[in-house]
Amino acid sequence: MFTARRSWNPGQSACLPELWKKEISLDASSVNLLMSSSKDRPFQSSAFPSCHSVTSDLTSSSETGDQQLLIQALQDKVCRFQARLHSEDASRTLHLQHTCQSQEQHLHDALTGAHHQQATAQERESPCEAEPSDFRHPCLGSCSTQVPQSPERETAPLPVEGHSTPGRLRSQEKDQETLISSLCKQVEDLKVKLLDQSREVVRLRSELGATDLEKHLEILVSENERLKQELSACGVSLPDAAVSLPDAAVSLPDAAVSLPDAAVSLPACISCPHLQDAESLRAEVARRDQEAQQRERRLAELERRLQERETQVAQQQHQLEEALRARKEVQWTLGVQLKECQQALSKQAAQPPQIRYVTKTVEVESAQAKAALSEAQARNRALQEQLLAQRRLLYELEQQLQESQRTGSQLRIQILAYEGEMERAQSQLEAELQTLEEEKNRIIEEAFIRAESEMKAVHENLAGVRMKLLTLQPALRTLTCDYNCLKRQVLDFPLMLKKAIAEAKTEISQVIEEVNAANQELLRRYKREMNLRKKYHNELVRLKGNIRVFCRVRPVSQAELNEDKNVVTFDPNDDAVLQLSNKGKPLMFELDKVFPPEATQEEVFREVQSLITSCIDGYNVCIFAYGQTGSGKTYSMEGVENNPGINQRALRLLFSEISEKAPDWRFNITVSMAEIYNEILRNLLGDDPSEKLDIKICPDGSGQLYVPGLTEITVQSVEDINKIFGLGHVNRATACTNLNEHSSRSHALLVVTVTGFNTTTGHRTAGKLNLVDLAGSERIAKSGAEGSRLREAQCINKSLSALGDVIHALRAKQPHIPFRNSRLTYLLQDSLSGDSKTLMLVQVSPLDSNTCESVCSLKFAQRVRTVELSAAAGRKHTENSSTSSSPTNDSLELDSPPMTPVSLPLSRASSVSSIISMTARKPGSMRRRSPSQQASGKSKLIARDDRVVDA
Ligand SMILES: Nc1ncnc2c1ncn2[C@@H]1O[C@H](COP(=O)(O)OP(=O)(O)OP(=O)(O)O)[C@@H](O)[C@H]1O
Repeated sequence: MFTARRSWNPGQSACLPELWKKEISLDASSVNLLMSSSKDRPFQSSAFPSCHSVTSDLTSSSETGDQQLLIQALQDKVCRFQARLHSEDASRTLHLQHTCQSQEQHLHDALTGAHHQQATAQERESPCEAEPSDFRHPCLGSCSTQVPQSPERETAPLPVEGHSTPGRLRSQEKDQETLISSLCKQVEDLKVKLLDQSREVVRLRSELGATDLEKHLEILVSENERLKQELSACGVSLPDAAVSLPDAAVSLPDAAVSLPDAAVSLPACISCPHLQDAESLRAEVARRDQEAQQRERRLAELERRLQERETQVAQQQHQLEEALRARKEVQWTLGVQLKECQQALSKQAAQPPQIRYVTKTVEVESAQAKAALSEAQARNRALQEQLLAQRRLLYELEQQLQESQRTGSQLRIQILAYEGEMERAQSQLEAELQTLEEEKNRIIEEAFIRAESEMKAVHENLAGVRMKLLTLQPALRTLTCDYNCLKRQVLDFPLMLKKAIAEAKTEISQVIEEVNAANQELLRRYKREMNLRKKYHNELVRLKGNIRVFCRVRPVSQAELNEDKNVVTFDPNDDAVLQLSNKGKPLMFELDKVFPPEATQEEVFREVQSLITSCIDGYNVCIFAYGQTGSGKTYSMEGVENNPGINQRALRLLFSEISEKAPDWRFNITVSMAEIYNEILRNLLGDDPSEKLDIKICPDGSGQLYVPGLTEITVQSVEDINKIFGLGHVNRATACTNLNEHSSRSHALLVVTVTGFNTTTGHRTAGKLNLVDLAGSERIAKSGAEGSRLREAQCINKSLSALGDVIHALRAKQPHIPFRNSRLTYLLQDSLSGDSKTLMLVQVSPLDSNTCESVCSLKFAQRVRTVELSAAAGRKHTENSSTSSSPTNDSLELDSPPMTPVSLPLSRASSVSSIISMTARKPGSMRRRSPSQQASGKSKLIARDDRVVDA
């Protein structure tokens, strides 16, 4: 510090400013050293040897005491300034980055150098300190006041030293400015480095490949769009290919160049492995997209961290700039103060004579000096406190600097790690890009090869098509000619068609007329044939006899076989002859047909069925079963359940014939059942079987007969017939007390009306089939009947004889036919007259006990057989007006069937809507009633007009 150490006499020594100039050469380093040493020692300790030496010197002279005090104050001031400068330098240094550390070290070296200089100065001052001195600092009390008396040594070097101290300060200031400028330079370098880092980060970002990958994707997408446009321009309608191509095109940007040509053959590629390639490429692109997204996320994370680091660096840079600015201000202030101090020191040095005076003043005003000293000490303590605070601040700033350095090192490590990671990612990306590029090239090559092959195939196809076109051109010309010809024909076609239609219409109308004429002729012939058939059939029937008489001999039962003998024999060569032994006298009867006992129901009906056919043709037919009681009338007419008789078989035959004629004919069959008992006519199908019915003439003046209240029911099937038969039997049983007796004494009539309409000819027919189970013909004398039985027998005989009379009158062609003699003949008037057919089935018992009745019955039959009904009498045709207008009608009319006076049940038949509900009586009370009839009689029948419905 002190450049020279010496003892000097105040009286002979140089003035204080000169001394100050020579002896005191303080810089920041020396002050710092002083301040650091003063921490452990008080002001008067050995840590201030210079002060001690000065005060020692001052004690030797009273004049130099003031100067020493002044120097001490100035030194304190300088020390304070130096310490402040040092502390502020340290605080600024703490804000520097790790890059400033070397400069700090440099600064520290500089300070150390200064300290070294101060130490050298102290060594130069040490002889003065080592010499015994009487001077003592006032604060020390016992310090020596003796000042060495060697003015030569004291004054000689002082001017030199006094001039060197400001220069040293200036050099230090220059060093500091240089240091500051170097620091600024380093800061600038740091800025540049920071910019380089930013650029490096940007470059690394770009090297990470995210943007390149995006660009690559954009390129691929644009290529895809271009491919699609080219495909659409090719005009190939490829819905399926359009679905798969967009994805495939992503990885085929270069292949798209050759695809437009290959697109011609794309239809063949729709179902080829391209689809699989496209699928795999699509999956690959999706995988790449995912990887790119992951890398983008990583890149975003790195960017975020980088931004954080940049923010921290910017903050530290800002703090550094502020510290530099404050340092400059402090340096400027310090420089100003130093200048002031130098000026003051120079002024002091320039006034040497005042030293003695000051010494004196110090001696005189020792009390004031003491006060000033105490004040200086107080100020010294305050400064020490400030120094402590500054040191603490310095320590904190050093901690912050270390923390910042650690953070900076961590940041550098992280940046290095990030850089390494980015390099790895970049290398991975590059490798993947390389792989992708290779794969792309491979796919492009494959696609190119495929496209080439397909192009080749297309060219071949095209060549084939051209060849075909060349060969087809003549055919095309021919076809064009044909087309033109056809076009002309088509143009002419409407006229031709119209003409052809007109001609066809004319021809058709002619043909229709011809066909109509032919039809008319055919119809005429058909009618004629039909009439001829009817005529011949009728002629056949007539040849057989309009009144035919059959005889059927019932078999002998086992019981009768033992009791009585058989008196009836047959001619094996003639089935129309029956021989009867009457009291040993043989009688022979010749009839139309004789059925022996063994004749079946079917055989009997086979002989009858021609009459049934006549009924369908429009003739009236009467079939009578005549004979004594128990001779088998009911058996032949009704039959038994398993072996039906003529009634049911006739109706079945009617249905069969009708069904055969169904295409041309519509038939309607109605059935009525009546009973004549004691000349009383009853309706067996009505609501009230006991009601008596009358036979009346139609009020229309036609002379027809009808029976008001007689129920007429339409039947359509055999089941209907069975139901009606059951109903009739039930009603018949209801009307009497003893059915067996009653049935033997009454006539049972089944009237079947058959009306037909020929839909082709319009011909109408109406025939009536009367199936009559007559009452038993018995001799009154034999039976010995009386009372009611006598009356019954009389009625029966009367009606039977009336029947014989009617037939006889008809045979004799008498003008008066006694139809009204009995209810039976009156009722059957229409069916017996005219061209009607009558069959009398005479039932005969073969027993000897019945011989008399058998002979009577056979005589009656033989008489009836001789009757010939007039063919012309009362004959009327039933043809309608249209058929009668036929050209051949006149000739045919003679052969037409007779008019059928359908007159029987009208009033009741048309009004039958009531429900017929009858309950069967005890089956045991019904004699000769078949089980089926009894069973059917239990059912309820509902007759509504012309329908039979099972309720
Ligand atoms: N051809 C035949 N074959 C078998 N049995 C017969 C034949 N003819 C009649 N019979 C039987 O004779 C008996 C009397 O017959 P059926 O009742 O038909 O006589 P009928 O003349 O109707 O008597 P009635 O006048 O009292 O009604 C019946 O038991 C019947 O079964």
